[in-house]
Amino acid sequence: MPADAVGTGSTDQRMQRALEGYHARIAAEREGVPVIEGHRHMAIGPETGQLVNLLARALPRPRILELGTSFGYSTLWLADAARAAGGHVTTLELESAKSAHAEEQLGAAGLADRVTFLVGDALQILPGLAGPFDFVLIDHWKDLYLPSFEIVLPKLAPGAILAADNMIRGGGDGAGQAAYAAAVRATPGMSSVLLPVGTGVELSRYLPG
Ligand SMILES: C[S@@+](CC[C@H](N)C(=O)[O-])C[C@H]1O[C@@H](n2cnc3c(N)ncnc32)[C@H](O)[C@@H]1O
Repeated sequence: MPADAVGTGSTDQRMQRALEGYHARIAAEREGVPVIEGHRHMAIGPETGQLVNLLARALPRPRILELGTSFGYSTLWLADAARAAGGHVTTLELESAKSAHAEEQLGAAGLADRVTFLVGDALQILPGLAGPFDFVLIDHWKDLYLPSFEIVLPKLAPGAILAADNMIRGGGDGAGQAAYAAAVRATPGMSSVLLPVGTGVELSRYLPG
């Protein structure tokens, strides 16, 4: 889907410019021009970006958690929602060079104060995060979806929304995603549906009894 086929919901020009910059760099990357040698964006894309943006901005002062910052494309969509709704994003990335690039881009978009960038292994960092979280985007390595979910579940606020990416394609053999979907759907209080948006999003809402 072309990047201009979705609106952004944002009227902020720096957000628009940052988004255009990402789309240009991602297109160049496909032509063999990497931003950082050996690393790829693997970004959620404009449709899924729009989806998480509109969901997160509908929440009051959302405390947003992102697993898998990469170059910050999805972080930009989330941070724009955080600004609109008075919230904040905490984003986790294993690779420090990618996180640094993301921080630079979000700064240029005027969104630096909306994001806390954490570098390291999500499975090590997550137990130390207090939460609660109102919105979680899960988009790091697929075998980590389930163990991350198990750590995050007790930190979810009532009514929290989870969006997991690459649930239909784009993430290996699908075993990690299948294990995640099965666990989410078996969790009491969790409603969940697979959306054919982008590479597939498992969208879930947690309302414990
Ligand atoms: C699919 S990419 C994320 C794309 C990003 N959400 C976007 O849309 O722009 C997955 C990212 O997860 C990161 N990652 C992999 N294992 C991780 C871990 N254990 N903890 C934190 N991040 C991890 C990778 O380095 C990679 O940048």
